[in-house]
Amino acid sequence: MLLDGGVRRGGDVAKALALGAHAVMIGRAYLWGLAANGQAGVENVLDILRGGLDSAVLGLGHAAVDELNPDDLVIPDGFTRVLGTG
Ligand SMILES: Cc1cc2nc3c(=O)[nH]c(=O)nc-3n(C[C@H](O)[C@H](O)[C@H](O)COP(=O)(O)O)c2cc1C
Repeated sequence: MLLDGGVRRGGDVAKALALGAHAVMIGRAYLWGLAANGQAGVENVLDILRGGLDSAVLGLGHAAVDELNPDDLVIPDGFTRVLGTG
């Protein structure tokens, strides 16, 4: 299962993985890096996303990304968690 759309920071990646996504896709984030500084800009964006993901994983008390799980998230009242399949 992939999540696409609205991934702007590493915490967004962490939330998607905690909800069961196998991976996320990015569109605008890498394009902004590309426009700003070519390949190095794209690599910088990926480094920033990875750093934010690592911080989220460690901040939640996990040792690795695959330990993220739905209990890491607070789902506000009125919101329903919808998980796809496949
Ligand atoms: C400039 C640009 C071109 C895109 N071209 C395509 C495309 O050809 N086919 C497609 O399925 N999605 C395309 N998308 C959509 C992205 O794959 C992605 O679904 C969308 O940008 C949402 O992710 P984001 O919030 O990370 O930008 C494009 C997005 C952008 C910004």
